[in-house]
Order: sequence, then C-alpha cells, then structure tokens
Amino acid sequence: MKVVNIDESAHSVESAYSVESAHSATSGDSMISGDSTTNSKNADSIKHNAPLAINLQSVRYSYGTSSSETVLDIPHWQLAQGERVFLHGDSGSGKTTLLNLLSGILTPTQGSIELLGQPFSVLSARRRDAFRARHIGVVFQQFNLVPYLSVLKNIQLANYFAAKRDKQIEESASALLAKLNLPVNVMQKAANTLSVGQQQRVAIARALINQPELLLVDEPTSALDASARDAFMDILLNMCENAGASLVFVSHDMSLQRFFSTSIDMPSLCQGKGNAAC
Ligand SMILES: Nc1ncnc2c1ncn2[C@@H]1O[C@H](COP(=O)(O)OP(=O)(O)OP(=O)(O)O)[C@@H](O)[C@H]1O
Repeated sequence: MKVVNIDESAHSVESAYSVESAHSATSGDSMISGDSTTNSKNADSIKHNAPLAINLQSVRYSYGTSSSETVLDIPHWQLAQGERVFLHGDSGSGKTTLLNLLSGILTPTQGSIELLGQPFSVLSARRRDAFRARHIGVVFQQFNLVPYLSVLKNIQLANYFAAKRDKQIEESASALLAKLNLPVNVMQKAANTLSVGQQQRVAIARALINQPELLLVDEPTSALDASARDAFMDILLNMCENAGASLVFVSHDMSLQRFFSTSIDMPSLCQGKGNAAC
C-alpha cells in the first residue's frame, strides 16, 4: 500500500480542491421554485450592530466578459456573526456561484465582499486561500474529498492548509466523526470506499475541524434518507451553535427550511437587472 505523506501531497491536493471547486460552480440540477420568506431576525441582528460575518456591497458576477452575461447582481447583503441562514432558489439562480464568491474560489466582477469584518474579495488568490483555510469551512456538492486518501488524512489536510496544526488532530477528528455518527474504524479507510452518506459526513467533519467562524454548505443532505437527513441537520446546527459559527446553508429541499429561523431566496437577494439569473 502506498503511504502518502501530507507535506508531499499537499500542494497538488490544494490545487485539486480549487479546480474541483471551480468546476462545482457549473453543476447542479435542482428544479424547485423559490417560495421566498425572508424573516426579520437577520435584519434585527444587523440593526443592533452585531459584528458581521458577511458584508456584500454592489456585487455583480459574470462568467463572460459582457455585462449581459451577469448571473448575480446583489446590491447589498449582510449576515451577522453566529447567524444561520437557509438560502434557496431555482436551479440556475446563482446559489453555487454565490457560495464560490463567498469562499473566494471566484471573485466579483464588480463590488466588494467583506468576511468577518475583513476585506476578502480584494485579497490576492494566495491570501484568499489562506483566509479560507483558517476561517471558512466549505462543504461542496461533490464533497471534494481526495478519493485515495484515508478519512483521517483528508481531515488532516484541512488542518494542514489552515496552518493551525492541531497536535491532537487524530483525537479531534475521531471526536468529530463520533458526533456525526460515523464509526471510528472509518478513519483509516480510503474516502472512495465509503458510502455516499458517509462521505458527506466526512466532508462536514473536514469543514469543521478547524472550528471555522463561517461555514458554507451546498446541498449537503442530497444523499441522505429522511431520518438520516433530520439527524444530520440537528447535529450540524448544534455544532454551529456551540461554536458560534455562522452558516450559509444552500438547498433546493424546502423541507429543510423549518430548521432555520432565517430564510432567503435568490430573487430577494438580487435585484434581477438585465439578464442576471437572479
Ligand atoms: N462556469 C460557468 N460558465 C458559464 N456559466 C456558468 C458557469 N457556472 C454557472 N453558470 C451559469 O450561471 C448561472 C447560475 O449557476 P449556478 O450553478 O450558480 O446556479 P445554482 O442556483 O447553484 O443552480 P443549481 O440549483 O442547479 O445548482 C446559470 O445560468 C449557469 O448556467
């Protein structure tokens, strides 16, 4: 069996994360119409000057060079630290594009993004990557686990990139996996030998290992049955609450809206000018 050294493989894997993540911006096939309800809790927190996890101002994004190809046009959006929001919208309305902007995989064509009170979208690609690794946990639709690495090494890599170097990483990973109802013996198994539901939970553990202040998740429950999905939601929300982490949870599954006190649909976030998807 080939033993992969974290330091040797880190650079190529970091690149793979970025490439795969950018690719995920093009994917998705949900078909649910957005039934928009933006309740006032979010606005109330902002009003009382809570520190901000997310602050978007005049953000536009086009995949092409022409403004007629604008897919996102968000005049402003703020999320208070510790807030958890359910973000939904039709297929193609720009949810994944928005998550890719918030995780720094894409940068706005216009406008600014501040995260955790710091300018984010103006940072160099390298600094954005470093900021993401230290402060943001991301769960992509396709999980982006490194298939041939063990579960433990996948989680260790996230810790490596964050330069936090948890000396008790094995114990921390094992505790997280236990909370996510994964048996401890999965730690040494290659990621591609796990069921899809198990991979989803490993992706969550990897996103949480560095105790991020902001967690971005894209359709994380799509592979789970109803009871596993509800249990997963309880665990995820409890973990965020205990850590005081902000959460942007993207899904087209409207049955999950009940887990959140704040819900936003893409059309209400965007002003829908020109050919913008939202
Ligand atoms: N790499 C890309 N190049 C060009 N256009 C893209 C690319 N990725 C996405 N788009 C377009 O941007 C728009 C928003 O796509 P996005 O994937 O963000 O939507 P979504 O709301 O996440 O969709 P779904 O719910 O189907 O995942 C769509 O019109 C899509 O065709």
